Amino acid sequence: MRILQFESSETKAKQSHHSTMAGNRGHTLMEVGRDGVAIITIVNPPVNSLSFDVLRSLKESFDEAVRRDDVKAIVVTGAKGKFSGGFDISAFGGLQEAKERPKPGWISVEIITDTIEAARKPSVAAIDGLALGGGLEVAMACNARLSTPTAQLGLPELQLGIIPGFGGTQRLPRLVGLTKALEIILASKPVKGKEAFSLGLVDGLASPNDLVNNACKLALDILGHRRPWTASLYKTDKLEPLGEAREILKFARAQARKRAPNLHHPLVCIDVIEAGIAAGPRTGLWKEAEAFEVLLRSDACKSLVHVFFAQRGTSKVPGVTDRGLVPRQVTKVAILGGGLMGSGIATALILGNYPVVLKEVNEKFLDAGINRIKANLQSRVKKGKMTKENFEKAMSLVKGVLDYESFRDVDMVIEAVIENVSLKQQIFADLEKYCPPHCILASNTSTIDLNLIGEKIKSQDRIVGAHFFSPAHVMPLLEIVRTKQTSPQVIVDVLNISKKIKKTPVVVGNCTGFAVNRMFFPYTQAGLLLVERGADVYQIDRVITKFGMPMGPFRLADLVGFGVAIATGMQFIQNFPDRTYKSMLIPLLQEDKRAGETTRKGFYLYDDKRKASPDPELKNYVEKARSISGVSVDPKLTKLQEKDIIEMIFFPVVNEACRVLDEGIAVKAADLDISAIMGMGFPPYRGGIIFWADSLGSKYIYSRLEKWSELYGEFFKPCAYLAARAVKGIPLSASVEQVKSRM
Ligand SMILES: C[C@H](O)CC(=O)SCCNC(=O)CCNC(=O)[C@H](O)C(C)(C)COP(=O)(O)OP(=O)(O)OC[C@H]1O[C@@H](n2cnc3c(N)ncnc32)[C@H](O)[C@@H]1OP(=O)(O)O
Repeated sequence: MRILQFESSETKAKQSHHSTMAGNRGHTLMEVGRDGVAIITIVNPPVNSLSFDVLRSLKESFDEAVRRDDVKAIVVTGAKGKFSGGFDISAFGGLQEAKERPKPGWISVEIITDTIEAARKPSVAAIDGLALGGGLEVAMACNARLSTPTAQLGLPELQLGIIPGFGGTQRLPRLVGLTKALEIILASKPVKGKEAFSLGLVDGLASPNDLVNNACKLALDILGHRRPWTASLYKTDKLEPLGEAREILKFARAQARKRAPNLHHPLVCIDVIEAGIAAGPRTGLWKEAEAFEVLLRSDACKSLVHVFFAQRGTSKVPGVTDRGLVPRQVTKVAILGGGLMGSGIATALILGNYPVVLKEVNEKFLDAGINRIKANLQSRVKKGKMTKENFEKAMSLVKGVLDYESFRDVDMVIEAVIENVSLKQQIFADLEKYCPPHCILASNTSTIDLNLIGEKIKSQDRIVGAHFFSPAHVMPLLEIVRTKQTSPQVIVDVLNISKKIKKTPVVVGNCTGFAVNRMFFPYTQAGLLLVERGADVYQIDRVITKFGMPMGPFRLADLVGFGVAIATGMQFIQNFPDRTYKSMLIPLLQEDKRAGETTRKGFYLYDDKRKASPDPELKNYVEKARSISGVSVDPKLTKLQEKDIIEMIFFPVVNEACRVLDEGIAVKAADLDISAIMGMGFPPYRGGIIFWADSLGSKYIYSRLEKWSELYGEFFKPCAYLAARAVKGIPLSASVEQVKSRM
């Protein structure tokens, strides 16, 4: 084993610190040991991303290492246990606006290929923590790689609307074969070090402590011809023969088209890989560089980069997370209600390693609740996401109870009973009595005002909404609802729990429907209004699905069930009577025992496999609803273009999102983008509801809504927030301060 021995004076003399400019966008450090191995460390916290400064510095370090007579071989690693999280995503904006545009191929050809891979001294990447995107691409250009067994290695660029741009499309297939490379790139799914070793992506494994020493040894072994000196770009042994490769690529194209018909960049990626296989890796590299430049400027990339940062921004809440509060430890959580929601929430918590007490009113309901949790976990075992052993461990974390005795030492309670105000009020009064005074009192209500739920108790600062989406152990969003009295400490605590159970949190204010359901409501309402005036149910659903939603408003209503649709509808009619469109279509269907998917009949008919098909009978119900509403068919609405359908369904959603912002229910527009993507299934490559709206312009949206409100009533009336921004021609995402400063 190689021991790094640096005498302090020598270390100083031989340490190079390559850093460009005064800005702190990272650098590399180079140390040369007595054995003649130069260790180049990427330093750019928190994830050692490859900024232009880091890349320049990396090239300088390599050039210096090659130049210096005392350097025999090179090891590249990352500071603080992380190799590199890839190209600096925050630099994308500058590139898109051409503020900083390096000459084509500067990074992938000049630095990665002609400096690192072509160096006259062998190099080894020592990978701990993560090597993602550009990080892995740097590592693949080294002559060998060592990693820790748990390090994550991957090329997740497609998730950002781009393709790997530092040679990844060429080197990965040559290291692991085409099929596996496509799987890793197209699914943006990293592999762990252990798997990377079995695939040939890395040449050996080492513990974090031995990693760099072993890498140095390997570099010297390569120099001494005891191990092969390989340039990944020119390897051919793992590549399938051309004919076979073309078949694999053809299949991959078909899969990509099926999986994401609106996305172009996965197909570009496959083309670039093919170019390299057919015409040689150097041609492939240039093709990759060209395609990368174009995709970087695409709407999909701009939207997905926005989503990347917006998602990380939701847990930064002004006035709450900037106070230096430390989350308190939550060691036990109680859940009231073992129904679909309660058992899903319990599953999510157990998966986050929280011991859970599940309370029901009788043995029968309790058993059903526990069985639901069991089934949720068992389905993970079936899918290979959980071992049998971990299943047993997870089940041992749940305890079923029928009374409040076990609530005396819980740190948080989540109430998940039916949406009944007086029942919830009674429960909160009991909770105040039985739970310790520090215990967080949360409700999973999706629509009821929290002030009403907690009306009868004193502990107002402990009340918070924890609104999960069904199925709670699967859906990624958690709406954290605060009232005017909820303490910042409680919000910080719940934010921390959401992180532990791997949910993206959005902190919202208290109102009927909060953020997500308020935005969702006009989605179905707009559909009903259009259908009563002559538009076709199935065409609307088709167009909206093509736009990128998982399902259109009518298929969704069937899934949710008309019982729930009518109950939430009533809440909205009561709270927002002016703009609620009152259609009798759903109640009429419900009256005829067509309550959606569970009854096998709703807007659609369902077969044994739950496959939906249109129902010719539906038109009779539509006619009846139309006559009750007293509206007549508008010939214009019977032949709507796709664009019109999209706008008439989504502009009311945008309008409601604007109200939510105006009322301060959401603190920033980007939070609503994430809410729409994760709560409603809005396509991420459109950047979220407000981001998408801003791509069309506030003026345009305002003028369309204004016109429809004249023709079809108050439902479409643009709100004051939208009007103010349209008049000034500024984006909907502009904060109130930004609007004022433009006055
Ligand atoms: C040319 C090339 O082929 C193109 C590329 O390389 S594109 C980049 C490819 N890399 C990626 O897509 C990886 C993106 N990052 C991630 O997936 C995750 O951040 C991670 C797995 C690295 C770390 O996850 P986690 O520990 O949960 O921390 P997370 O909160 O996500 O990130 C920590 C911070 O690093 C930032 N960050 C992460 N990766 C970054 C990157 N590549 N560039 C710039 N900032 C990055 C985050 O924005 C966040 O900043 P904040 O603290 O100010 O909010």
